[in-house]
Amino acid sequence: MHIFQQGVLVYNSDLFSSFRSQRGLNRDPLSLLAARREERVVPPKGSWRRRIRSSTHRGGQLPLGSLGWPLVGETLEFISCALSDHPESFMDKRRRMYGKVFKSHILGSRTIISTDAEVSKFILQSDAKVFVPSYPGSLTELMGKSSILQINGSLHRRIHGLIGAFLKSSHLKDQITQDMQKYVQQSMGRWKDDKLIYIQDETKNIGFQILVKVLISLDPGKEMEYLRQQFQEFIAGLISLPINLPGSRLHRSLQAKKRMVKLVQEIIQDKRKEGSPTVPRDVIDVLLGDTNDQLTDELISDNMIDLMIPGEDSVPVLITLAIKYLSDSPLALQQLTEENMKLKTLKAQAGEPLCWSDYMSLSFTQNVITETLRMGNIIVGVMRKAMKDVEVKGYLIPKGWCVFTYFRSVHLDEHLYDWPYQFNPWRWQDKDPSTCNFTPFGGGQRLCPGLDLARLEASIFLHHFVTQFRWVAEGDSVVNFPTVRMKRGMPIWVKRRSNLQSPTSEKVAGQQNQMNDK
Ligand code: HEM
Repeated sequence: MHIFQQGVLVYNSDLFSSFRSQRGLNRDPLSLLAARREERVVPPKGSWRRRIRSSTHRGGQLPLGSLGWPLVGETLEFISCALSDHPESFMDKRRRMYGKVFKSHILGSRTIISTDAEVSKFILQSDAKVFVPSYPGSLTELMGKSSILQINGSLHRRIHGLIGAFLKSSHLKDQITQDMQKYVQQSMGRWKDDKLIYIQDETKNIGFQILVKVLISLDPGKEMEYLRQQFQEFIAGLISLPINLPGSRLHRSLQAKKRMVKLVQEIIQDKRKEGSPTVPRDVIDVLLGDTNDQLTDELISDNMIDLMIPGEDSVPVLITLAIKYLSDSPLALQQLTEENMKLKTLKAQAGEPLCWSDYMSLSFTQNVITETLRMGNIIVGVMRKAMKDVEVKGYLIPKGWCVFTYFRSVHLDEHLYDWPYQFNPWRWQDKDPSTCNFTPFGGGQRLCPGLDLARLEASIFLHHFVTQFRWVAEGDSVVNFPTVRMKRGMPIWVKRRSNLQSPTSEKVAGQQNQMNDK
């Protein structure tokens, strides 16, 4: 019954749109196309979710768009835009011509690209009967079949649930905050006045130490260095030709993974001998503690390596971008510094160490992180493959096609965010970032389980950085493809603050940073 009613709705709005199109014959063809698409898909408020159904029912058309050239499709234009300062220009052009959802052929697959927050939300929230993750061939091969990034159904839900609950737990945050502070202080302790520091390298180093501590409780030392080397070799093949022959890039990466898995399996065996602790210390403990014996040593060790893929680079890039944006925005830097100085003084007066909730309670600092996530688009979007014909908001997504939910276009949409290319942390004051217009961590069943950890790590780094140093940034620019990073690694000249510096002098320092930067 519902389906029938929804069908009528779609059908009627189609009639309406063709009526409008006929009346608008004098309008230019591009705006007509876009208008037609927009009119046809406007749903009554709150009802879009129910309008999804199999295409065997009437309604639901393949989105407009072009599949480009044979074989390569539109990949060359997609990549050339991705390499430019405005990667979203590929999408912008097509949004103007076809509407927010359109078809294309990129990276070897026929793909429906969604820059519509509601359509993307639906896709993210669907289960594996409808959409499954889709990665390039080399990545699929390197991750293995039992990776959390690839598995589906009940096993995925269980592993995701276990890891997510642990990473969010206040027990882990208490414990890891101390490690984070230690690693950050050790790193900053090596910085010398008037010396060039590459923020991207520093944060990568700290980020890896934290990740390995959370996953397998390994402390800095020889084993960690070995793991770091192997991991670098491993990720070098993530985007490579899917050819596994001796000497090939993929083969070398698979060999590196084997060596890492061996090390992790030894750790697992030691832990099995010790017996499980009352409170888990790391992700291995969490998975070993699961009562279901489906979780084999092989599955656990493989997943420890696979968990490093989304965790390793993303937080360092988040911190690096925050420092880039703050270097260009003296008022935001001033307010952030004042907020953090105040906390530091309060805690020092009370003779208390800082705990994770102190860092997370800094509202302006959190707004700076949120705004960095919005502008930086560290994960530009996610890819899924349709397991059956699906219709959403009047669009048909055919079985076997890929879907690319492109967050960047939503995060930089001027209808959703005023002056979207301006770094403006104040826009988040009294605003809830958990809307479908803001999805830096994805959503639904695959919502990033590391999101709290990422925010905490960034908050701790920023706190120690702005309360201990002033800096002058050298010129650098953001590269967006194949991953987001700073071209030169964000070089800055640092100067240690004297303890006597007042918040007012921070203002001057901030403005100096800005002036020097220009
Ligand atoms: C700024 C930092 C981060 C960003 C922007 C980010 C973003 C994302 C996004 C968008 C997804 C969804 C992928 C999808 O739907 O296919 C995701 C998934 C995931 N993230 Fe993160 N992430 C960050 C940090 C981390 C960290 C620190 C960890 C680990 C400790 C982590 C572990 C994961 C895992 C395991 C998944 C896969 C979940 C699943 O498929 O069930 N992430 N992340």
